[in-house]
Amino acid sequence: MQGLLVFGRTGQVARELAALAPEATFLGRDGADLTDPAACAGALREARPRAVINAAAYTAVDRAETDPDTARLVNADAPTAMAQACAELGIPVLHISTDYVFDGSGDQARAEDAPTAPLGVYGATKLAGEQGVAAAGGRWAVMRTSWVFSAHGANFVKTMLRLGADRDRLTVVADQIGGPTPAADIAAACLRMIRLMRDRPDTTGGIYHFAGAPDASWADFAREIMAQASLGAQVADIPSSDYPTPAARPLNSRLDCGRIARDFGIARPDWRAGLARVLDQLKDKT
Ligand SMILES: NC(=O)C1=CN([C@@H]2O[C@H](COP(=O)(O)OP(=O)(O)OC[C@H]3O[C@@H](n4cnc5c(N)ncnc54)[C@H](OP(=O)(O)O)[C@@H]3O)[C@@H](O)[C@H]2O)C=CC1
Ligand SMILES: Cc1cn([C@H]2C[C@H](O)[C@@H](COP(=O)(O)OP(=O)(O)O[C@H]3O[C@@H](C)C(=O)[C@@H](O)[C@H]3O)O2)c(=O)[nH]c1=O
Ligand SMILES: [Mg+2]
Repeated sequence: MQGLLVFGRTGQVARELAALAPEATFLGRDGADLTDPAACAGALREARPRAVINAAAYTAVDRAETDPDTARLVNADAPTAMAQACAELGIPVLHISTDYVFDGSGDQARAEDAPTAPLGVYGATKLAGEQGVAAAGGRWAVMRTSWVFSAHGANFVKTMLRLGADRDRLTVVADQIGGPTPAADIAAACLRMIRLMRDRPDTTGGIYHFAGAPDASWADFAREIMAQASLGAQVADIPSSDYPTPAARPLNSRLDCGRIARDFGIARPDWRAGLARVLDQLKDKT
């Protein structure tokens, strides 16, 4: 896509964006450090883009608890500065956010306007980023997604493949339910949205939920990984209380993805098919 500027280059979603839209400009840490929001806005103005996607974030959920200042700069202040620069230039911005803006109560899928109540620093700073982007006064969309995986970077699939190769038995939380989402499908959905926003100024914006289907527990996800990768490790269900972490995770991460289907014709992808493609890619790598 011509005139597209992406913040992020090495992340899971950024790499899939690069695969689908190699002609776009990608800014890594060297081109725009998100701990310096003014520098991000400056780099954006200099690039003279026609549209912007922010795919960079501080995603280390537990580390954020003891590094909240950095997490806030990267997840809240930098996206806010980007959106303000986009508003000045009159160009649309698409920002990516997370299911961790919710507290995970109940057992129903949440719509975009459901009350937010993050449980930790990562979620709180991502929520502040959404609010800054929305308040910047330009044309914007926020895609909230969940449980991202790909052949690149650090993610649950790669962790499980590593552990599954070493052990006969894995214990994985079974009371957190959400939608695992292939990064490639996020990238495709983002490109579809930002292209429409660029070409049709009357395109609706706002917050959109996008997650893979069907909803599953992390333990279910792990079992599917073991099955598809032909690893023999047994996956035993445990409650979250048996897997203590510095940051609490939401138990109910189900996202109602109806709005993105209605406005953009984007359906929830089946994550099991996405997993098969990721395992193929990982095989080719070795
Ligand atoms: N991963 C997940 O499970 C989920 C992610 N999301 C959201 O999706 C989006 C994309 O996530 P994903 O692709 O998984 O992220 P990754 O963790 O794979 O990548 C994060 C990217 O952000 C970059 N980054 C971090 N800090 C800085 C900084 N100070 N300056 C410049 N770049 C920086 C990283 O660069 P470097 O490699 O140099 O560190 C990396 O390219 C994010 O907004 C995230 O919050 C939402 C739900 C789930
Ligand atoms: C490695 C391991 C993890 N777990 C649990 C911990 C956690 O609840 C769950 C997933 O582990 P992770 O470390 O991938 O979780 P986490 O890094 O919190 O994943 C989150 O990242 C951020 C960026 C998001 O935005 C979220 O949507 C979500 O994907 O599995 C086990 O139960 N057993 C294990 O052996
Ligand atoms: Mg993680």
